[in-house]
Amino acid sequence: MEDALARLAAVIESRLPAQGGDPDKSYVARLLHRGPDAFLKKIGEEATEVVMAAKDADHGGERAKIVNEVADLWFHSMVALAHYGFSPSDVIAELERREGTSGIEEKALRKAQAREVSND
Ligand SMILES: N=c1c2ncn([C@@H]3O[C@H](COP(=O)(O)OP(=O)(O)OP(=O)(O)O)[C@@H](O)[C@H]3O)c2ncn1[C@@H]1O[C@H](COP(=O)(O)O)[C@@H](O)[C@H]1O
Repeated sequence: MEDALARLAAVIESRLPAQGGDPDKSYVARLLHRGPDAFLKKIGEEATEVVMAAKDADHGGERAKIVNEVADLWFHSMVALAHYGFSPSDVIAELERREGTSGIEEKALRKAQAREVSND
């Protein structure tokens, strides 16, 4: 699974303007050439499409569309990561850092820390 992400990240990185990505020949190079507004807008659209596909599936629609839309969302998020100098391994490292910490515990800790700061 991670191999496919690493291969795609390498292709995306090769499309960066600094690597000579050609906007006439490559969709990724075109997005990167247009700049953050172009790929951040796509992330917003694809996230909405994930929600719509899931809601459709809840009402008898095709479940496989959820996977398609999440793939589009991941892909466009990887274009943004490359632009900002990150790769999927940075995201995986962050998920590993969080491994085993319940979201409920983490939120309680954050609230306690915020209380300590406001009491200082
Ligand atoms: N995984 C993808 C991938 N997923 C989605 N897309 C493109 O992302 C676009 C998604 O846009 P939409 O679904 O909203 O369709 P659209 O209406 O055509 O979109 P826009 O006109 O708004 O851009 C489509 O053009 C898809 O073809 C992708 N384009 C490229 N890749 C990977 O990136 C690699 C490099 O691609 P190039 O840089 O184009 O060579 C490819 O070999 C693939 O592995």
